[in-house]
Amino acid sequence: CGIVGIVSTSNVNQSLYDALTVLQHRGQDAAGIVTFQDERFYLRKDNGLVRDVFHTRHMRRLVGNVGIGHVRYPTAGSASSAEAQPFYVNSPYGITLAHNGNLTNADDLSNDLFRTDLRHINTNSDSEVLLNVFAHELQKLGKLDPTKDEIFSAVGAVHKRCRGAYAVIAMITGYGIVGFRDPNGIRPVCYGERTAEDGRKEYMIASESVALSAAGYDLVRDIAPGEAVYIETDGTLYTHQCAEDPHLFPCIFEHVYFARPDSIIDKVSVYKARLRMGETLAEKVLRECPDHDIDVVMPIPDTSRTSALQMAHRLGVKFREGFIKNRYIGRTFIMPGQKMRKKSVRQKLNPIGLEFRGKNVMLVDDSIVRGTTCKEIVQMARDAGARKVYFASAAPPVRYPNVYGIDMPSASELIAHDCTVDEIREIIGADWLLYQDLEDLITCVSDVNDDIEGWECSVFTGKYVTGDVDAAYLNRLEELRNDDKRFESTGATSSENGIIDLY
Ligand SMILES: O=S(=O)(O)CCN1CCN(CCS(=O)(=O)O)CC1
Repeated sequence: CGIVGIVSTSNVNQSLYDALTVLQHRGQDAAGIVTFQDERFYLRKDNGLVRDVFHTRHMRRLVGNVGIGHVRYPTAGSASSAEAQPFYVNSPYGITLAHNGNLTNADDLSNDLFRTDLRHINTNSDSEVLLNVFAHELQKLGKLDPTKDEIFSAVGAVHKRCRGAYAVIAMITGYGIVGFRDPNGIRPVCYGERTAEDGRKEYMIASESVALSAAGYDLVRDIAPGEAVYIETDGTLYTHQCAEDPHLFPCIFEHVYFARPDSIIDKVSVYKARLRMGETLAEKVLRECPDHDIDVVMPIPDTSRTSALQMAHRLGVKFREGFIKNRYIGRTFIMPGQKMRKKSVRQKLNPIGLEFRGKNVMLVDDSIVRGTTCKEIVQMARDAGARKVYFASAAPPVRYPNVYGIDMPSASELIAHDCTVDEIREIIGADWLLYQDLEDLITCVSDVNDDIEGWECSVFTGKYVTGDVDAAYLNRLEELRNDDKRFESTGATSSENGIIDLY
């Protein structure tokens, strides 16, 4: 998911819309914007892409110089529009919240909230739980006019109670916005500033730096793990470290394919990381097979293009765009149901025959998750006349589910969960399968920022940095996903109020 928040000296609706459009790659399932003016706030959210959710009539209603926005894609929760964000609670003050990440103790928190506070959580979304914990902790302080001290105290309490990954922007109606990041800094969030004509400062908080530059804000810096940035309506900005024991363990998968290449996350250029991933892949080829017979290196559009280019350069072989992508088909890996996914690969990619005929082609993708689209693509290359089809993954084998907010299938659906590399090669039908080594991937994103203590790479290692993800949690996740799969197969949809209607 993608989050954005702005405190400006003029209407923010258009800037929020533009920023969400730039963050659309972080979620295509739903979008929402909320702004406030005087004591009232205005909310528009629904399923769909940014350009589909907001029409002129909606934009006209989103008045005010302060606002937040969110783009969502389905993680564990259901895909109903009830889970679109920002979420809202009326007490205290009227708070709306946008969250990227996932809480690993949402169920316990939800029960606590009902028992201690009679707060009813109406969706399966951990973001609604997070909002109610924040609201509860703020309410406990009982101040009529909250200052930065109350805000920072409530964030500190959130750090104590909420476990998992979260990059959050909350808007306190009439007062301002606060952005904060989990104590491990797993999900990215940064902030920028610009000076209005009248000389006053304006601020934007966003998941990726690319959203700032698109709106004319200069990147100031990333929000540190555990830190909160509070910006009042008059543009006064406060920051505070709210966690007891913060460490910077950013999610390495942002660099694999999740973030945009033109973003800088925790001072690491995503683009440069991907170039280096191509470099280390090429070095592995030269190490393992110095007399390789690769004729041409081809990316599987889009994210692996950068790595493939550098890999070809380092190997001294041709780089060719052998596959052309139809940019108007949604991404395949998050569409529901296996059949849909298979169909859309053929719709989405088309080979240019002359680049394949009689050639030994090395196809490069950013990662192999299910193996379904890779298998299709290898077959397409053969049908197009390739002599040999080699396959390289710019990421190591994805063996474990992600619990920190990157949409991954359950362990049983991960092709590398219990297969050797050669078994995977067999399944996808390639003549050679090459994976990035984890040490190399880490090298590609390191030695830029000394504050980074390590990387959250549980999908590759099965080690979860928050230390509370055990087999029981993963099994429950598996069941939950299997339930979702069951819904998909019967065509049932969990509607807003949870009543199952078969269509
Ligand atoms: O960001 S982009 O949309 O450009 C590419 C995203 N990337 C493409 C490759 N898949 C794995 C295919 S499969 O292994 O699951 O078949 C992970 C996601």
